Amino acid sequence: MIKGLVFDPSSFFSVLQCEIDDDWFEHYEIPTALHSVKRIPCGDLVFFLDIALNDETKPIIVIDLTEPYPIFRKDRVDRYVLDRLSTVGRAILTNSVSIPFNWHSHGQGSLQSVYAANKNIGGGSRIHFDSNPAGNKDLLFFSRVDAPIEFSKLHTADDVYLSARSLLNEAIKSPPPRRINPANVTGINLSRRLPESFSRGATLDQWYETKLTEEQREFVDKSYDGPVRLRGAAGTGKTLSLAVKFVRDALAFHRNSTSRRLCFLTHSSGTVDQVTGICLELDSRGILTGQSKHVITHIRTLYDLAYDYLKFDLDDLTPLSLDGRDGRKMQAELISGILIEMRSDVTLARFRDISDNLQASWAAQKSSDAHQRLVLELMNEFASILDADGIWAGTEKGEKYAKGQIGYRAVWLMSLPTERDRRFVLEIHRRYRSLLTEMNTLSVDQMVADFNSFLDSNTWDRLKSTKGFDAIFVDELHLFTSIERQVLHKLIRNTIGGDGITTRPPIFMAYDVKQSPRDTFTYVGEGDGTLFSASTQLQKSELVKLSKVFRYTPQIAEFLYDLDATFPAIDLAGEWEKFAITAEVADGDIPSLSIFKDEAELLRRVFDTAHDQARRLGGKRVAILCVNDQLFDHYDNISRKRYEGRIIHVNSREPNLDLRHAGKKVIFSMPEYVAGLQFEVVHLLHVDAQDYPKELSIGEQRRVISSIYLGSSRAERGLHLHCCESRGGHASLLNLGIKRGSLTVERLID
Ligand SMILES: Nc1ncnc2c1ncn2[C@@H]1O[C@H](COP(=O)(O)OP(=O)(O)OP(=O)(O)O)[C@@H](O)[C@H]1O
Repeated sequence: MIKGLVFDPSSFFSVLQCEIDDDWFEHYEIPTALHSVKRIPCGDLVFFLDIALNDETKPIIVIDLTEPYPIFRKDRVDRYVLDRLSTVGRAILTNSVSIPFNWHSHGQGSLQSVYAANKNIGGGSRIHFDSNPAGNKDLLFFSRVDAPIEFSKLHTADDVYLSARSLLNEAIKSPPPRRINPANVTGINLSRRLPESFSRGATLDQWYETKLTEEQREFVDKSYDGPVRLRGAAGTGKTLSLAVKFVRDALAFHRNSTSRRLCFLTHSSGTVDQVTGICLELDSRGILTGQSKHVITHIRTLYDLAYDYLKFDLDDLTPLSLDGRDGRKMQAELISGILIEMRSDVTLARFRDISDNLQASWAAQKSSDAHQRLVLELMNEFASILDADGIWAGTEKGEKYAKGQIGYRAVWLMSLPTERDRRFVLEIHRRYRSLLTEMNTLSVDQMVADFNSFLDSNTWDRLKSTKGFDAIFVDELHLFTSIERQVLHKLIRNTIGGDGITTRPPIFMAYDVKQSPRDTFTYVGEGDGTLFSASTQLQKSELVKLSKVFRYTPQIAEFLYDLDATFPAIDLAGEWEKFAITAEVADGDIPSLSIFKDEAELLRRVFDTAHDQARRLGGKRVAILCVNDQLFDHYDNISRKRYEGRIIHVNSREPNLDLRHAGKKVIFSMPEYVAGLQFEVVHLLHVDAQDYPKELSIGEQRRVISSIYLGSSRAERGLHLHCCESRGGHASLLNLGIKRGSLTVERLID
């Protein structure tokens, strides 16, 4: 019986980076193709060591498998536990990530425990680890228990740990075993975690020397003397270029023994996963896993960083992600409730003179479209303007906002022409904030606002030299709110050059403003709606534009071109550009539009078809994305029952490890939650006429088209749009594509 697994950090990360199935937990074999790792059974233990390892003072990671509480139990939770071990390992050994707050970490001295998996999978079970076993800088995982347990009652795995330490030297000296037949190895697949199309098996040098386009290379070669923007339509290789630059620069600093701290920030944990996968594959020296003395790299979300530095006391507070579908549903309920409550008290009289349009929407029935649209507009105004800029009733900024003195307000934002209108919005916002306070809830936007103040504090001034970064890489900048963009330059630690002059921050950022389903890229204030206010220190940064697309077929590009023409023209100081790209991918089918009789028919046919496709194409390759909030919730509920176990539901940008274990399942989500990801086939649901009435404002139009553009551009080869006759047939914004033949129509009414 195997009592424990022992790794050195490099082999730990190499093995855990592979796609691992349930079978692996039978024998813990590794495939021969994992050249750098040797597997040595020694006593009751199995060692996984880097073949180059020759120093027994290096840290080790030990996983205890002894009864009664082994870490792995050969059940369906094992794979999820393994993912958590990987994150804990990175947090403890490389400090490049932090343990997510929803894992509810508890600690006492060097002992800590976290949930073993998310609630659905792991119930309340927890795993424990010791980051200083027997006083050494090693990491010992032990005791997976079904419910929280007092640390004093824990069965610690000292004997397994001590025997791992004493056998280490013998294992290091053992020659790698004879090659085993690869067919005997089950349960482990190299590099499958990454969608194949991402890596295409190329090394860093191959990417740089032969594959990158001239434009991409120009970006990768940029020096660190100021901010640089990388702009390009969906699928032009922005993420990839950032990743290549990140790893290439890290390697160069390492080779020159230059001490550097580099940070890659993304908007969602899903993309952190993806970017980590790409970077690990490009990183031949293990710099990302803490093997360099000189270069430290972090790949994180901004929230993760904020949480790490601020160390909120989460026992008293529930962090609420207003970006997750649940959070947004709750927010919509709260705002809707406030609007109704305000009609029944003195507020009605106070705001009787607001603009007619606003008055009419406020007076509309709760179930009406007008009411729902007002709620959505208010949510957008809160997220993009009020919370994002710290504008609150009763403050100086709030007064300026009310009086319209904040200066420029982009036309695509909610129309609030009079002071009464703006005071009305401030009042709803005030009530909304006090409801959140009563509920002891902290929104993600509030957390970032606190983080922004923290970065202005004296504490940060002192911490900056050790905790700050030398350069920041930002992906999906268009999803960052204005306050998040202001935070970026404050994270840079060294802002004074050798000659005593303030230097410009080396921040490398990629974006495509058309992919923002909310107006987060907006800010009110000076200028004409550029992406950067003066306080970001990112104005007038250098620009590299990408013009070739590598994700999707020329046919999908053609459809996106027609869709792009329907965007209302908005002025964004040159950032809003016509979609003009060439596709570098082989031909495929023309995207299709299917029109069903009603929702029931659509749901049944699309889910069945997608399910068949996923079975044929395999893991993570097929996604159903719904552009309508309400119908998404509705289908989400139905499909959880009807297609139980066959669908991965992604309804927030929070970590979703399920995505890694997609197997042959279909992904069901909304476009904004899969921003940055890609699938072979995408089904886009409900591009219905009913949701795109003529009276939509410019802002509303822009947001819905962005959502369709974002969803459609996730597809690599197959794109299928769906709508239903009972909701008015297809939206008119598809007419251009239909007329020009970039979208073929199939009528499926029985
Ligand atoms: N020069 C290139 N040669 C071949 N493939 C490439 C090249 N550049 C990018 N790709 C591939 O194109 C796909 C899309 O790249 P990536 O996700 O980086 O685009 P993006 O611009 O970040 O897209 P989005 O804005 O939609 O997130 C990936 O599969 C990537 O591997």
